[in-house]
Amino acid sequence: MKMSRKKTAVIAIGGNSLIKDNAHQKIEDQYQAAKETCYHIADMIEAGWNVAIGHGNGPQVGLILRQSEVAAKVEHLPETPLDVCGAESQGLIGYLLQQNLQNELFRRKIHQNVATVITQVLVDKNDPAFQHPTKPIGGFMTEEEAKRKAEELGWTVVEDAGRGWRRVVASPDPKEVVELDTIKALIEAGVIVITVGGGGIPVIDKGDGDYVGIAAVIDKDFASSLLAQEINADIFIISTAVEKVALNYGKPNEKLIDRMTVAEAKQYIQEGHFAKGSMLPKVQACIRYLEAGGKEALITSPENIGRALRGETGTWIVP
Ligand SMILES: Nc1ncnc2c1ncn2[C@@H]1O[C@H](COP(=O)(O)OP(=O)(O)O)[C@@H](O)[C@H]1O
Ligand SMILES: NC(=O)OP(=O)(O)O
Repeated sequence: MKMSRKKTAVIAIGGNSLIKDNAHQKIEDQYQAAKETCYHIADMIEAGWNVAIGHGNGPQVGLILRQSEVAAKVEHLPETPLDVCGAESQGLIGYLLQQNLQNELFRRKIHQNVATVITQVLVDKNDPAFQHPTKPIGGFMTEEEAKRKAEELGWTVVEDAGRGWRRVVASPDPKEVVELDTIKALIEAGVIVITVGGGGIPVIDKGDGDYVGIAAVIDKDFASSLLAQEINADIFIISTAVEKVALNYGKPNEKLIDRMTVAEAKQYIQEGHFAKGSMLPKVQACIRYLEAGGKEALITSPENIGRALRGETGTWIVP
């Protein structure tokens, strides 16, 4: 399908950049974080980019699920299944991003429409990921609290990249963006689309052609990469908390990476430089995009996107 002549970027925003820590889970904090991110995305739009926005939902979907579980326990209210929690998180985060981006564009006198698409993403019901939960959701816990929750509530918990312990759920690989044609049509019409939120709501094909939701949380970097591949995006950007990806991250011999090829990235993965569940899927998502014909991928923090696009910073990954 022919897309509009402006260059198109798919940008994936980290769930952890929208709820920074346990102390910032309130809606006003989430609103403020969304506002800051939208300011930087508006810079890109002002610079002439067509933008499709994917976002994470780990902290948010875990919070929504826990609210439902506690409400069920205390008030005997019906529990919300995880796929529906994912849909709720798309609505919540989509609303915060959509409103803030509209406000920012209005302030800059840019007349462009913004729309959030509730997006389903097809996964394989036999994906082995269903047997091995890996996607961290919700807030951070101490090791003691996490182990208690595992014992009392049957949670699977892991230590999350040196930041504390978290509950984990299954994270199957995204196979197909169900609403792809709608998303393409909106981009073609010049609409800024917020989509594949939380990696998309995971659905499986029941076998009779019907889709049905399944309890999981898809990795938003992989889902956003799939979207970037499907719409032939000119660039795939992952916006996260760090300005650059590092070798020997957090160690005295840490070295920031300005640019790496796919071959180099694969070598660094083998050498164990990128933490599982945080930086590793981001680098892998960039590799998938580039191996499918993408031109360039960028990993940087929201406030550095503008500078990075001018070639001044960020980690660039190229074929
Ligand atoms: N090699 C690395 N280079 C840079 N950051 C790394 C590396 N390995 C792990 N990280 C961590 O990964 C984090 C990004 O992952 P995460 O917080 O899960 O992303 P998201 O923004 O999608 O929520 C960084 O903020 C950093 O703490
Ligand atoms: N769904 C997802 O990948 O969320 P995070 O970015 O919060 O991990």
